[in-house]
Amino acid sequence: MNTSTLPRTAVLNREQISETSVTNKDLILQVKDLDIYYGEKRAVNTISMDIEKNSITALIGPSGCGKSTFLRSINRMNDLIPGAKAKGEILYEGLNILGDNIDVVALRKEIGMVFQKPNPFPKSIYENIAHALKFAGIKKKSELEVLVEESLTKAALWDEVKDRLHKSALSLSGGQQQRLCIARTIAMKPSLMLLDEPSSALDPISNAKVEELIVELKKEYSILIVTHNMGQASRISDKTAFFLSGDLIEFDATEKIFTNPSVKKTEEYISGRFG
Ligand SMILES: Nc1ncnc2c1ncn2[C@@H]1O[C@H](COP(=O)(O)OP(=O)(O)OP(=O)(O)O)[C@@H](O)[C@H]1O
Repeated sequence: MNTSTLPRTAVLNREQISETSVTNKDLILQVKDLDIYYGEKRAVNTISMDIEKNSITALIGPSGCGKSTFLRSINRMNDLIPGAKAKGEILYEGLNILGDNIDVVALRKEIGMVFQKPNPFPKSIYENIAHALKFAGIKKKSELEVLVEESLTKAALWDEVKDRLHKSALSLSGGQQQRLCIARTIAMKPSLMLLDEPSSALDPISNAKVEELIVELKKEYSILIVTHNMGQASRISDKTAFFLSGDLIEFDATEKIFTNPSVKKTEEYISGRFG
């Protein structure tokens, strides 16, 4: 379907979920034998992992190991890269989102993404959130106002911006801009949030606020976060996945990974011996 003809309130068609594909209702994602290629080069090598609902999963590993490539495959952002292709299955609540008939606009509403560098639109704080809601078909001013406030509150930003909603989003600090981007994602009512180094460009105080927010968001959403910050992974995540050269080397409870990893390479990486 051409995106311009999509109904504004696009939702994923769950009729494509086969009875056998949902094996565990506690899982938001089941990744099965996933390979990701850029042209002939394989960047992610046959990985499988299950992601639980209402959990935070940290993806760690040295630069170029495939963390972001994997993260971007989950809401089909790699479709935008010429030559990128994925093989295997990513079951999102049982639906294989790598299938041909997936409405990627609807998918990206349910699986939202926040990037390393805050990227608010050059519009007002209010419009940054209202714009996406209007695009999703919500037109009534009173309804928009409620949803904007709700999203900003959930992103722990409302108190800081409620008196300047119509000022430019670009007048906010980096940390506030990042929380605005998180609020914009929340407004779409996602089930899963993909965070690609969301606080690496922030000062320590803003970083702490974003970390606090991520832990709070876990009550409502499942979160996958790429981070180079071992302290951050150990502070906020429930599970940690260690990637190396496109392979998933170890995936386990964060406490286990950071105190008693099963694989020597994991131990060497988290203790800073390479990467
Ligand atoms: N658009 C692209 N085209 C071709 N190759 C790419 C592209 N993006 C990433 N790659 C390659 O895929 C591999 C994995 O890259 P990726 O960005 O996923 O790693 P990463 O672990 O997220 O790294 P970093 O921590 O530096 O962000 C690397 O070898 C990289 O050069």
